Amino acid sequence: MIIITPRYTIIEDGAINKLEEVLKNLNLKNPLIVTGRNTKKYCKFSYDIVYYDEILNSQIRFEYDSIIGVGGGKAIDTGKYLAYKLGIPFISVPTTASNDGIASPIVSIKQPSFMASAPIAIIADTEIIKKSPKRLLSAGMGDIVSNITAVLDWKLAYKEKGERYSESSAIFSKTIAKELISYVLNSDLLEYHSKLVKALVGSGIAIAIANSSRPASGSEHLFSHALDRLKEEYNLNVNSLHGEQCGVGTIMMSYLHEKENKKLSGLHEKIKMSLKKVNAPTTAKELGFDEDIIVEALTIAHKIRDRWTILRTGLSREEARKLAEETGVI
Ligand SMILES: NC(=O)C1=CN([C@@H]2O[C@H](COP(=O)(O)OP(=O)(O)OC[C@H]3O[C@@H](n4cnc5c(N)ncnc54)[C@H](O)[C@@H]3O)[C@@H](O)[C@H]2O)C=CC1
Ligand SMILES: O=C(CO)COP(=O)(O)O
Ligand SMILES: [Zn+2]
Repeated sequence: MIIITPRYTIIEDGAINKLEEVLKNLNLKNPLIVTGRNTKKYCKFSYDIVYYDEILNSQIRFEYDSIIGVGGGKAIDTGKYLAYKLGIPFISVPTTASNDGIASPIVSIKQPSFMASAPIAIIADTEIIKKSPKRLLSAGMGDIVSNITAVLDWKLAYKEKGERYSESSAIFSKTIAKELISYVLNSDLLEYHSKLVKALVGSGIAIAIANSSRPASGSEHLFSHALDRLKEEYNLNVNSLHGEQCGVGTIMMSYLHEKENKKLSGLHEKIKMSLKKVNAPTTAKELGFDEDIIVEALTIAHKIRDRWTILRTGLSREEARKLAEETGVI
């Protein structure tokens, strides 16, 4: 099995100033930068720049030898996708820490997400990230706590369906989440932004090691993808973020796991507390959804993809409502 991980990972204040040195070391001379309107200010380079939401209708000339994604999740995901399509290296330059797409080999612009290639380099400037909107940094916690239920689901699929399971990437992914939860619950959060970036990078690498998003995406992500589907279907004007949705999903899915395994008692409360500590949403109201959308998302989540989880063959409306009520989500 071939495991491809980033060749350079730089996580420090001022890291963005090392981009040209990294390009030189990689013998890359003519990158195209993919970014967003809020993050173009960080692209102080002489290279061509394109906005991620203009890619689809812009003529991308094939002379580029690499793609650099500078920005949040969509900018990075779009750049990663373009690099994969063109068969050229991708460099991830996150300007915030909202999800593990900054390091993963996955492209999830829309569902189903697919396995592309890991960034050849990750350049995370903690000075820029620290100044990014707090809401994005809160969302990142949601995409990390989700590793807890993702690994519990993966183990369940191994036991109940004989699915391939990698103990090493599962332990790695779970430990990353447990360590960040412990830091958040027992500190003044002064180092939160840099610990969050390291956790998200680790989570992306765990996906690369497993060659699957299983270590970081289980029933809680199915719930989040179900919400995305309902947003589209009902044309809902809700701008909840991926990590925020996954955080609320993790509260509920960890509760389902707790009910089947006494050793996990108190898990969902601990996860909820860690999300609250960083001001991430823990209820439907804080996410911006009506109760009935949360209930409906819970009843369709198991159908989002062929991935066996604690949801098994799905929740009835009554079971879904009861779950959301007992966890305080509605
Ligand atoms: N490939 C993967 O493994 C994954 C990819 N994703 C992708 O991530 C997307 C969600 O990403 P999010 O970041 O949650 O939302 P987003 O990308 O939709 O929005 C982030 C917003 O924050 C802004 N922003 C970023 N850094 C900033 C800074 N330093 N200062 C001011 N504004 C800044 C961006 O310009 C953008 O408007 C999904 O739609 C999906 O495409 C999500 C999860 C995993
Ligand atoms: O969001 C992800 C990991 O955090 C990617 O997961 P999916 O495979 O569910 O799109
Ligand atoms: Zn995620």
